[in-house]
Amino acid sequence: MIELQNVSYGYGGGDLLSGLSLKLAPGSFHFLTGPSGAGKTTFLKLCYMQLRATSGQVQVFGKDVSTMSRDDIAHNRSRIGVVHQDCNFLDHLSLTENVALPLAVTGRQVNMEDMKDLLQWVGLDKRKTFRPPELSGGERQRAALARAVIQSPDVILADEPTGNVDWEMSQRLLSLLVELNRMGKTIMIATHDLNLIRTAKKQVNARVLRISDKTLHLAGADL
Ligand SMILES: Nc1ncnc2c1ncn2[C@@H]1O[C@H](COP(=O)(O)OP(=O)(O)OP(=O)(O)O)[C@@H](O)[C@H]1O
Repeated sequence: MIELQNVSYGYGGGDLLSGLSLKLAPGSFHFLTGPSGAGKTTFLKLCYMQLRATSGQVQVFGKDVSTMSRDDIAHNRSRIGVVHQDCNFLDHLSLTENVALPLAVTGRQVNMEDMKDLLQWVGLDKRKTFRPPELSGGERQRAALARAVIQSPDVILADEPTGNVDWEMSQRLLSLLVELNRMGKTIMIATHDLNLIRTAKKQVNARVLRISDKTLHLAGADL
């Protein structure tokens, strides 16, 4: 699905990430941990082609990102659903319109039955006309997950999806992600929450990756 070989990246002023290699197999479930500022968001951006590696090779769905055309990138990116750390909503649009944005920007119609099912799945059908500022933190995170899956992606990358919500809501979000994984989706979740990882490991065969010293390590089984 996504493969990195000896990848490095820096924003200028030296490498932030260096010598990263990883193969995300179809249907796998990974957590990504590491200290604040270690480069988790940056790593996810390399995976969803928002950033290009400074060196090394990134392959997405079997194709080398450095040789992809703009259209290829747009097409392959639509197969990756991203839950952004800060949700990235447009506050003047309703919840339904925000969730439908990935379709709207590519000129596609929303099937209202599908939208209804999706909002029910994340428990937000009664909030569909609300604007983002009128939603709670947990509601916003569930809306972000709904938006990430509206295009039926093969891979879901979630950046701190439980960052600002209580434990009960974290578990609810986790069970939605586990459900998606059981449907065959490949999942990667960046998180600082070790309790969330422990809980997930009881439900799913999850591997834990850690970024430290600029590179990726497989975390021990003691988590
Ligand atoms: N666009 C940018 N330009 C310059 N530096 C950046 C940019 N984005 C991130 N950085 C820097 O890169 C480093 C890694 O940032 P990143 O957001 O990837 O870390 P993180 O591990 O996700 O952190 P956190 O856990 O706090 O979200 C930080 O020092 C950050 O300041």
